[in-house]
Amino acid sequence: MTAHSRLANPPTPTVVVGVLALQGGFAEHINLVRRAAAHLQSAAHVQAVEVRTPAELDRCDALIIPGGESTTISLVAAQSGLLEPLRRFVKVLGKPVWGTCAGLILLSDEANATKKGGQELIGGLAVRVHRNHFGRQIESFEEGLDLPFLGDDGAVPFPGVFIRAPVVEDILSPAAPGRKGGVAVLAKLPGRLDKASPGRSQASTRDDSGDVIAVRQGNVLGMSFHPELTTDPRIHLWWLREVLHQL
Ligand SMILES: NC(=O)CC[C@H](N)C(=O)O
Repeated sequence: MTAHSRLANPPTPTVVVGVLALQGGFAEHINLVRRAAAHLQSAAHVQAVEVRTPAELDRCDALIIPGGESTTISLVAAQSGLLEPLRRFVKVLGKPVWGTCAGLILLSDEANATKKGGQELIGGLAVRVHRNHFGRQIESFEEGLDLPFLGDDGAVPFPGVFIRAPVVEDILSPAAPGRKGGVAVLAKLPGRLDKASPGRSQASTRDDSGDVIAVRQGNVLGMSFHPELTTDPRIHLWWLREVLHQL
């Protein structure tokens, strides 16, 4: 018997959810994690913390990488000595990680470079993303999304905010029956005509059912849009429940 199990009221376990706070929408994610945690019917206490150093990352049970500018986040992560610890967190320790927009780009194994050289990625999702797929900042849009993974909570469309958003243009290792560890498509954005800019690659995962905008591979989740720029906590709540299951 452990010391804890002899106690009448064992201490509430604390789950530390880090948000990479180098650039972009980290404060917004922290707010939504806190709001979503208040809806959790779980004995666990969720603590949302900003992560800027390897020591802060070490404390985390799970991590969110926010939207922003993936090149900047990658550069600052490299300067902060965080790139290798982040890769270890995702790929060796296998802790739950969720990237939104720029975060999805950083968690992808490949990104088509818009400029020569591109940026250093963290990786973990066996996909290639196409950056800025829908065009420039002024071509940002909001669209109601059907997100089947939300189950009953998804009956009302989710406000999908797309700002210079990437799409998953190729799945390098698809999930298949009887095959472990592949990439599952969680959501698509239907009905958008390809706004091809000259020279960009064609999205090979795109078919009549739309562009791939949410994927998952084991502990790693990536989304093209910005749930953190809404007041809707449904995806954060769903993810926190998934995190608690995985721990
Ligand atoms: N809103 C965003 O996160 C945009 C991401 C941006 N396209 C990038 O390459 O980083």
